[in-house]
Amino acid sequence: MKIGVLALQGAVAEHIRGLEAAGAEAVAVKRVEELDSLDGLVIPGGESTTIGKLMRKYDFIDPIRKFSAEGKPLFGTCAGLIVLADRIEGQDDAHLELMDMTVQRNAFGRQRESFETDLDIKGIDEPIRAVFIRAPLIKEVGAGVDVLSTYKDEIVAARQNNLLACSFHPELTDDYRLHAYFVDMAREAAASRV
Ligand SMILES: NC(=O)CC[C@H](N)C(=O)O
Repeated sequence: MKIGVLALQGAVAEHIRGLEAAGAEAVAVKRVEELDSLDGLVIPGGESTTIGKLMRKYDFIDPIRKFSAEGKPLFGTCAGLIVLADRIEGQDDAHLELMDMTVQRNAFGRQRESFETDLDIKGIDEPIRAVFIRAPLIKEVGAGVDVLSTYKDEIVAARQNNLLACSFHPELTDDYRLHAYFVDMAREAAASRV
């Protein structure tokens, strides 16, 4: 599987390492044309406003929507989760508007801007160490969205068909099971395309 990491801003190299550890070929994506050869795309953490602005500037919005409409998987982590969402609390405009959920940015407040915890994730056997950095929460999801993980009763990971999103940074630990989960999604999607 060849998986791209959207390389406009944010934690790109770490995701590439994670995807390679999970057995995929991983590439940094800077140009729209590069989407064509991919089986999946990661939108990394960083600053969602900046990533969204650069996606508009370099005309990524419609091509990524088309990529998703073809059933190819997208994985948004932290800021990338915000970029995938249909609705962002307190903002009139969202970015890709692909995933039926409302997100709250910087949801943990000053005291707990960054922290780590062990999370149970549906579809993954043992808990995963999750690193949260100025992380968003998923406040509400539509009927087609499967909640994969919660932290203190708030949603921190979810899936809607070919779309996967988490509030934390799976690329910042050396446990790459969530990347492997995503590579499996890409493999299944590729199998159903032929
Ligand atoms: N680590 C992150 O990706 C932080 C996300 C950032 N706080 C935002 O709102 O976009």
